[in-house]
Amino acid sequence: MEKIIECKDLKKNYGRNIALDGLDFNVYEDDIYGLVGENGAGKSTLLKILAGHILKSEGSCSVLGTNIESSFEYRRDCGFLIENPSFYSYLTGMENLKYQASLRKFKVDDEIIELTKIFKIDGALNKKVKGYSTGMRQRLGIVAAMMNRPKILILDEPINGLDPSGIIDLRNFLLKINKEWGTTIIISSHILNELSQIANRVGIIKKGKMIEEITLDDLKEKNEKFIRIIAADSKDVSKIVNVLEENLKINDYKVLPNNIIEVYDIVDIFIIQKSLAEKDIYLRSASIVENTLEEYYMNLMGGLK
Ligand SMILES: Nc1ncnc2c1ncn2[C@@H]1O[C@H](COP(=O)(O)OP(=O)(O)OP(=O)(O)O)[C@@H](O)[C@H]1O
Repeated sequence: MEKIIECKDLKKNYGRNIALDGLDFNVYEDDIYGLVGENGAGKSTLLKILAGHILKSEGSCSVLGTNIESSFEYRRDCGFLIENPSFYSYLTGMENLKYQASLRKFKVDDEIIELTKIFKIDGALNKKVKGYSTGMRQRLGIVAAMMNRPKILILDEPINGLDPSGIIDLRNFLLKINKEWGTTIIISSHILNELSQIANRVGIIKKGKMIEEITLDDLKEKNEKFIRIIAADSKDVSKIVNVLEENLKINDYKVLPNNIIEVYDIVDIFIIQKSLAEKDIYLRSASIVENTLEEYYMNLMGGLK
């Protein structure tokens, strides 16, 4: 798989404020790459550098084989939605689309009109943008970012302002263009579970550094299912541990605060429940837990603070 974005040791300072602190970032052709991180981690700064909105301070960055500061040509093959989409508010939605298309030397054609229908902004195309709601602007911004069938689509928090049906429309459409147009997508979000539904790779940024890049397949492997037992009473915890070890020969488990015991050995949950019931130990709950991206992220962020 070809690497189409490669940033090495990327640094960006805003005066004394360090936004990117030696960040490495790699995106491969056909990736749907999810970028996550806390407020102020540096996500928008990275995406703005890729879009050519701001310049890096140090390090190297290439997109589609071009050093991004040596030429802006690569931007023709990209679509961007970064922060609030900027439109001329006194022009209509359609006039804005036509203007943006003319800057990039193409015309608004049937395919673009179809996009406005998919993102349900077609009914407002003849209205001035100054009368649009945040969600309508966002929908128009998404259409504008996609209207040149980009090779790379970069979306910074695209679901901001979208209603639930808008989020579903976007998710389905991103999956479709990734397959059908071969568009590589980079999408930043705070909604980690949303990202885990579409991304094949996720990069976690903290304090301007990439602290982990994982594929969702890796994540599935790393985070096998486990059983979470919650004892009804703190006095039961040692009894439960005894049954796990002596009767069921389970060694891989952890006792956590709040009367929680996690069992990582592969064992049938009903056998655990039955063995405990036979010893008159009843539980508040016993459940199978599959780690989500959210849990993985919280562990990682918590662990590195
Ligand atoms: N124009 C600017 N001038 C000064 N500091 C800035 C500027 N833009 C961003 N920063 C700082 O750079 C750091 C990274 O900000 P950035 O917006 O890239 O983070 P982010 O991960 O996108 O955050 P969020 O999730 O809140 O959008 C923050 O400390 C922020 O305060």
